[in-house]
Amino acid sequence: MGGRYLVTGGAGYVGSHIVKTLVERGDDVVVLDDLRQGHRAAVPPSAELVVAEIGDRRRLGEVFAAWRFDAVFHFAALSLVGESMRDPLRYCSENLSNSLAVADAAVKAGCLRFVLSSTAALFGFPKSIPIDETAEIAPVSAYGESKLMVERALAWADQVHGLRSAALRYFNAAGADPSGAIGEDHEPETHLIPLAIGAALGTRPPLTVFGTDYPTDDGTCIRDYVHVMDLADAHLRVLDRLEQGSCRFNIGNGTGYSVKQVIDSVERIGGRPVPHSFGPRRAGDPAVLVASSARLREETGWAPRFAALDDIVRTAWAWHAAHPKGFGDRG
Ligand SMILES: NC(=O)c1ccc[n+]([C@@H]2O[C@H](COP(=O)([O-])OP(=O)(O)OC[C@H]3O[C@@H](n4cnc5c(N)ncnc54)[C@H](O)[C@@H]3O)[C@@H](O)[C@H]2O)c1
Ligand SMILES: O=c1ccn([C@@H]2O[C@H](COP(=O)(O)OP(=O)(O)O[C@H]3O[C@H](CO)[C@H](O)[C@H](O)[C@H]3O)[C@@H](O)[C@H]2O)c(=O)[nH]1
Repeated sequence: MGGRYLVTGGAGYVGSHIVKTLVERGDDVVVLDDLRQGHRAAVPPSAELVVAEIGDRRRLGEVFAAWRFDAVFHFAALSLVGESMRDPLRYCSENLSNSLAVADAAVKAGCLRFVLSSTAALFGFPKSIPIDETAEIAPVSAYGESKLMVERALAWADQVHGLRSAALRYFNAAGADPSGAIGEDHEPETHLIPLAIGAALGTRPPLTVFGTDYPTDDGTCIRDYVHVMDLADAHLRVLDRLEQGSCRFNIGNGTGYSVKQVIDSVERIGGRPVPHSFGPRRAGDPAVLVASSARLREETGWAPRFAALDDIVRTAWAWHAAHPKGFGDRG
């Protein structure tokens, strides 16, 4: 028999890929999303979509009372680094209080397994690469700080209430469901791969490369791009791992690619140029972020199916080329 799961933010980019994976293996899924960024069409018809704000404790209580969940996957959050530096108090307060509202409702309903979307932004400007779970936690954005506060609060919920949680620090989520059914559709879009593809397709303006004077081989920033379906697989494996207690994992491919290498990949896969220019650095961008996911591999047997950048970009290109207006639900 399948499980029954609550997915907050399940109409959004990463969440919708986990929802699809869950329903395809026969689980019952309830998505809680207010659609501020998410899309109704990203939620499969066999999942139940509750359109509500996750900070609404009364509504949360009703949802937990109506279904007995085996676990919660918590994706819904404010997640733009730049915006968090213009409005840090909102990021800290909303991300913390909303997450605690979900965790509190879970504890009250006796649902004691909780998977949190955390972030590489916890590590700020890392002292060494690759970044494993023992690396110093030192966020340099209010967004990163807000996720750290949630991780810390969840540790107390474990100690006092027995709420077992997994904090999954994703590096750069990228790519799309290979079936072509769902993909990334943010507005505003801030992520490199969809912006580069949009520039090549002519659906977005030319790309600006943020900084060419980083201490890297070609002067542009290096990131660790991890496919959303590999993230989905990690979430399922971590559910089983929670039987042994709370845990935290860094999730990436372990290989870094520069902004210029991403542009090259998009040009190779798309077969057309990515119009771009070179601009100044973006504030708060570390030169290099690459994960060590050795712990995740050892403890859960996880291994990425889409380890090569071209394979990740190919699925993203297919989605954007087939859906130039994304889900097509914006006014
Ligand atoms: N995309 C990445 O590269 C990345 C990297 C690290 C961590 N993360 C984390 O993963 C999670 C998902 O990221 P994403 O890129 O899929 O974001 P997204 O914006 O596509 O998805 C978030 C979803 O949550 C919903 N939502 C937000 N606030 C809500 C609220 N208060 N009430 C109800 N629904 C709400 C949005 O409508 C959206 O559908 C976030 O927590 C983010 O911080 C993402
Ligand atoms: O128009 C653009 C957009 C991005 N970049 C560069 O491309 C790289 C990747 O940028 P993204 O915005 O795609 O991703 P980030 O690495 O900034 O952000 C990711 O990692 C963060 C943690 O560091 C957060 O978790 C965030 O949610 C997640 O998307 C960076 O070097 C950035 O400077 C450009 O050159 N031009």
